[in-house]
This record gives sequence, C-alpha cells and structure tokens, in this order.
Amino acid sequence: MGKIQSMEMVDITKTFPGVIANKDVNLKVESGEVLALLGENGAGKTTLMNILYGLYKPNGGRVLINGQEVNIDSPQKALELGIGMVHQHFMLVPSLTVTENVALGIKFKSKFSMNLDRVAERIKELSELHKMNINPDLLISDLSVGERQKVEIIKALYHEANLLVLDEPTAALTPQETDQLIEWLRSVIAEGMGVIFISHKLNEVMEVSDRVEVLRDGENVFSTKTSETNIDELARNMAGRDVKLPTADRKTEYGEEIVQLENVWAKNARGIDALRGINLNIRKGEILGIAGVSGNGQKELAEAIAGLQKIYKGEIRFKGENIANKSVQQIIDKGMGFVPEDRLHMGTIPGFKVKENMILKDYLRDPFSKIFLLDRTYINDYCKSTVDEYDVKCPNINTPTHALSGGNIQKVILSRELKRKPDALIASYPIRGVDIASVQYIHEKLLEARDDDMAILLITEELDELINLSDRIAVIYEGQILDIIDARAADKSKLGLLMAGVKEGAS
Ligand SMILES: Nc1ncnc2c1ncn2[C@@H]1O[C@H](COP(=O)(O)OP(=O)(O)OP(=O)(O)O)[C@@H](O)[C@H]1O
Repeated sequence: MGKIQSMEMVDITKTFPGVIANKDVNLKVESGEVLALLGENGAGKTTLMNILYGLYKPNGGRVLINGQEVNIDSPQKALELGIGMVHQHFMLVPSLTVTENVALGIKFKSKFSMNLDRVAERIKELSELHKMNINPDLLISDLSVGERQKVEIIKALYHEANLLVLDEPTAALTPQETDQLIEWLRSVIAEGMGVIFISHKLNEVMEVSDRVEVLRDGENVFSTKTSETNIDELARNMAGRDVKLPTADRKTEYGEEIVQLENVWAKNARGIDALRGINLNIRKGEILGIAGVSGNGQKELAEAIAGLQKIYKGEIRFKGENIANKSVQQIIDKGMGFVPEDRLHMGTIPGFKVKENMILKDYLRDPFSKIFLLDRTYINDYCKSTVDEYDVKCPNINTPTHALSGGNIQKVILSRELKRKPDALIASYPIRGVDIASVQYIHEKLLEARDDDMAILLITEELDELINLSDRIAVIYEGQILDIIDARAADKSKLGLLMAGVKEGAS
C-alpha cells in the first residue's frame, strides 16, 4: 500500500454493554501533521484509537488509508499497514527483554527464521538514529516509565510505522523527558510521520498540534486548527461549560503539626539512598506541596509515610506516634490516606468491581458491615451516590475497574481516599491523566479537605498545580529537601531552578 498519506475514520460506532463509547465519529489525519484528539475522561478517545489499532472491532463505520478502505482486525495488521500505537498503560511484557517484546509483534515466516540477534541489532540502530539510548538486552521490568515508552516507540519504528498514535504520552514523563519527546516528534513529523496525540495537558496540545478534534460523550463536538483556538475554548468544548481552576486562599493560622519526619533515610529498590535525611512537617489544615523532578525521592517519601517503604534511619511521627516501618494497615487505621502514583496496580485491584474498589479499605467496618455482615444495600447506595458525586463515567458500579478509562479510575481512588476523611492524605500526582473539568473538581475537593483541617502532602510536577493549591512548597532534590518556600510568594523560575538543584546564593 506504500506510505500513509492520509488516514480517515468514517462514521465509527462502538458500543460496550451499557455504553456508547463512539457514535458516528469522524477523524482525519495526514502525513506530516499532528492531530490532537481531546475529550473528557471516558469521552471515547482510547476506544477510537483501539479500533484504529485493530484491538476492537467497531459496530459500524469504515477506516480509509490513502482513500482505500482497509480492514484492521489485529494490531499486527495495523503495524503492517504502518500504524503504530503507544498506549496509555503500556502493553509490554515486564518479564521479557526489550528485544523479545519487539519481536512479539513480528510475523516470522517460521520459527527457524526467528532471529532475535537480528531484531536486537535493528533495535540498536533505531535507538541510535532516534537518540533513545535503549539497550535491547534489558528486561522491561528494569526500565523506567520513560524508557518503556521509548521501547513502545521503537517497536512502532521497527515496523516502519508512519502514522503514530500517542495516548497521553507525557502523563508520566518528567519535564525533561517531555521536552525530549516533543523534540523527537518534531523531527519525525518533518520527515512525514502523521501523529494522533491524545493529551489532557492543553498547553502541550497548543504547543505540538496542528489541528484539534474534540470528542464529548463519544461524539465529535469541535474541530479546529490549533492556531485558531485557545486553551479556554478547548476546555469549554471538552466539558460543555467554562472551566476555572480554583486557588487556595492565604491562611494565617494552621493547626498542629500532625505528620513529622525527622532525619529520614531510605534506600530505593536498587539499594541506593533515595531519602537522605529528610526533615519535614505537615500541619492540620495545610497543603504541603513537594516540587521535584520525578526520581528525586518523592516516590520513596510518599511510600515511607504510607508504610510501603522501609526506612533505615530517622522517625516518621503521625499524631505523635512513630509510624516508621509499621504495617500499611496500622497506618491506614491510624487515619492516613494515600493516592499512589500507579493508579491501576497500586491504587486499585483492576479485576474488582468499581464498588469493591470504592470501599476497599473499609468494607469490614461500619457502616459498610454490621457485625461482620456486609450491608449490601448501604454499599450499593453509597457507591452509586459516589459515582454521581465524583462524576465517574462507568456503565454501573458492578463494572470491573479495568474497563474504566484512565481518568475515571483515578476518580474512583480519590473518592475512596477523600470520603474516608483521613487526618492526613498523601496525594501523588492526583491529576495525572485527568481531564480539565475533573482537575477543577479534584482541586476543589482537595481544598475543601484542607479547609476541613486535613493535612495534605501533594506530590506533583505541575508547577501551576503546586502554586495554586499549596500553602508551602518543599523542593526535593536527590533525596534531600533543598528549600521550603511560601507558596503564595512562589516564583516559577525560582522553583524551576531549585528543582534542578540550584539554590540561590550557592556557588
Ligand atoms: N473494554 C471495555 N469494556 C467496557 N466498557 C469500556 C471498555 N473500554 C472502554 N469502555 C467504556 O467506554 C467509554 C470510553 O472510554 P475510553 O477509554 O475510550 O475513554 P477516554 O476518552 O480514552 O478516557 P480517558 O481520558 O480517561 O483515558 C467509557 O465509558 C469506558 O468505561
């Protein structure tokens, strides 16, 4: 068929039990352009792309490549046609090497022609050509999120994809990795690659895309050239209303210090010191933001407080008691909430129903259970009203959680953690993958909890989020707190420098 000059999806409809995920959707992308595909959580973006990649069969509609109808009935067929996809939750097998993962998509003529050395050689070439620095012999489980994404990209390049779908590619990347990805995108677009770019980060959409297509409730609602729109207009079309993000008001009084970390030291999974003498305190009624480029100890910090990470020196006091190295359950019982970084595997049990994940931490307690008997009516009512309150888009509360869109899984976790009304909450990247209207909602909820006297540790790389919500911002760099500043007086460029390890006045 040759290179893809244009790809068109015409009148695509896809239903799941109880949901119309796509309804007569149309989409067109040409070689050398970036089309941003936007929409709220659950609007149908990933479903549409999964159809294009041969993972789902649509109920109706057609896909045309260079004007000719094609039948894409498997990812292998999509790859053969030149369509590559980098998924939101990567599709790599962690226990296999990079080479083996890339080879999984290759159609060898027979098992005798399966030459993994040749595959590894080609991966090396591609990695060099695209400045990706990927070692084909490493196991996927030993790679960072950013590196795994590069493997997905290399897999597409191996198949000479020239239409690439990137589903929230920057959601879990560091700012530096994001810059690298955008630079790489520009280079491949200049060579004629067509790209469909899904993102909730509207400033990025404005920066990289040529055109925008917005879906709402599974239908096309807005289509424009990027140069003819702005962030407010995009947000309004996604949500169907104006969206305004809240900011914390300045407080003069806070409650007592409820979480106190004193000289905390911990090693990461590779045995290297990830926390190197952390001193911090969080007061009741305050949001303490942690700024830092991910990988500087914030994961270990959050997990040490939540009981998932051993510390080998120091104390973590919660309501006066040293909770360092106590069990997760003991810490939960004492009143700690936790929104972890990995929503699908740490935040939920993916095969459990939405309602089961919503009450996971408390199902044996009053009011969900009475004398060890589950009160099913209460649980159903509670979960239905939580779905409404948090606007979780799901067919019903019995749907398995893994069938929800990424942002909606995040809402399930947040609703569970906030509604338990813990005394302290560790929130790691709470808006990762969440649409802008839900960001507004989540931020309002976090501020409400703060005003209700909750002590909140907010870990995020989004500087706007940190400045809008925090009372104080602590900057973490290489496992140490470099500085703690008043968020109301924070200046983005100073924060950026601190995050890079540069402290004013230091030589
Ligand atoms: N395998 C599935 N089984 C049942 N329902 C599904 C399945 N996949 C998606 N859905 C439903 O289809 C709708 C669209 O989901 P989709 O993942 O396409 O949304 P999205 O726009 O990509 O959202 P997000 O931004 O949160 O990733 C949602 O209501 C979702 O629950």
